Amino acid sequence: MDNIIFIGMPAVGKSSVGIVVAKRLGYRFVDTDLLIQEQEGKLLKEIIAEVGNEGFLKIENQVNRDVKATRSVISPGGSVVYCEEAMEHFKEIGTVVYLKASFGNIRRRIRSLKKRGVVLKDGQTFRNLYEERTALFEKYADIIVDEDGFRMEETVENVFRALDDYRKREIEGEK
Ligand SMILES: Nc1ncnc2c1ncn2[C@@H]1O[C@H](COP(=O)(O)OP(=O)(O)O)[C@@H](O)[C@H]1O
Ligand SMILES: O=C(O)C1=C[C@@H](OP(=O)(O)O)[C@@H](O)[C@H](O)C1
Ligand SMILES: [Mg+2]
Repeated sequence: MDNIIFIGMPAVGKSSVGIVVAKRLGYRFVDTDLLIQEQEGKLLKEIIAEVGNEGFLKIENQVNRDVKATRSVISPGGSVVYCEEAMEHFKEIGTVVYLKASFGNIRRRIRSLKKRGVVLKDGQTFRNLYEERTALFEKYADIIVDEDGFRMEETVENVFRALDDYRKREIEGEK
């Protein structure tokens, strides 16, 4: 199935880059955070406040694992990398693109971690969360696109270039 799935830290641009990529390809755009909010009838930060991180990750796993999509760009929340079934599903239905930015860049973009509803364990620093997730993003990524030093429009171009290269390598591999 021809889907593109963006993973990466919160505020890296999964949703904003994702929607532009979808529009250019004539694909559907699915922000699975919105599916979670629709299903639960609440905002993400309200869900996290009510059921805690573990409860939220269960819902996030279920919603993302159950996504049925073709010719779609899918942008889940940054914490989806903790959801094993969801990530296995994404690997099966499409190409996983890790949008990568430095710790400093992400930290600057996220002013309030609480308001943004980042899934941070008690006592965990944002630096530790960044490092813990980086290992998971790299594990699941088919493609890594480095965002540092690029404007959003340039990142979109870099995503298309990386996807083209990846497809070419896949075809070469099949020969
Ligand atoms: N170079 C860049 N690439 C992508 N987003 C950027 C860039 N510079 C600033 N931003 C901003 O960062 C934010 C990314 O938010 P969002 O798309 O919601 O990310 P995510 O879905 O990964 O949490 C947007 O407000 C976007 O305008
Ligand atoms: O990384 C996280 O812990 C989260 C990221 C959010 O999505 P974005 O990555 O789209 O900001 C959202 O799913 C939730 O608030 C938790
Ligand atoms: Mg998003």
